[in-house]
Amino acid sequence: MRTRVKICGITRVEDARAAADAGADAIGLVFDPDSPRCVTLEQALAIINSVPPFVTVVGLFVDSPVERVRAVLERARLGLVQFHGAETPEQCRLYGRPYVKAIRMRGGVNLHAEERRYADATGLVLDTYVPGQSGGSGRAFDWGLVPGDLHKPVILAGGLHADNVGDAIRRVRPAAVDVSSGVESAKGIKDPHKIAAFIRAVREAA
Ligand SMILES: O=C(O)c1ccccc1N[C@@H]1O[C@H](COP(=O)(O)O)[C@@H](O)[C@H]1O
Repeated sequence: MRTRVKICGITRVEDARAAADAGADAIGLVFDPDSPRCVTLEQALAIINSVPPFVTVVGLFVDSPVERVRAVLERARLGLVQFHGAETPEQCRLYGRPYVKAIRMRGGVNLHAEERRYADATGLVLDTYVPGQSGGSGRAFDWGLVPGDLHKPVILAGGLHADNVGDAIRRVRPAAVDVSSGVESAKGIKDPHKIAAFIRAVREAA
């Protein structure tokens, strides 16, 4: 099956367009106030309105208060919610929306247990554990930590870029890849050439 691509941490309409034009399946909007890529609701609405049909807009939250998540979901047309903190399965399903759950990868993580725990998640986002950082670190983890017999779709993240994503896909065989830092010229500012090169590398990986 074709590996899907999500370009995360979009803060500008032109970057959303560049991602869609290059063939991204999804773009991500970060609603975590601690992230340099955090968008306001107004920014989010402008970006969402610029995205063509059939490109999924994913809203990313990190241990956000319920009222904040609800306020965003009420106004913003999001196709999927990404919980990137320590949210429990009960917290993830509070909103009745399809969601993916991030798992911070390091030695000892039991992904079989995690996929049982988040049984109703659409997929697991595997991102690098970096102390003091929730995500978007630009750092890769040891892909050998991902067992080949998971039942849930894996969305591989963490330090991916055009030069390593092909190898990552061949090693892990994820359903999708998720990138933020690796397609940027500065935090929150995407580089259209890097986006295009990344998506090309994904398509060429076999
Ligand atoms: O992008 C962010 O700023 C961010 C902030 C808080 C949690 C997650 C965040 N991004 C996600 O992190 C991974 C890896 O990103 P990177 O390619 O290593 O920069 C990815 O899932 C982003 O969606």
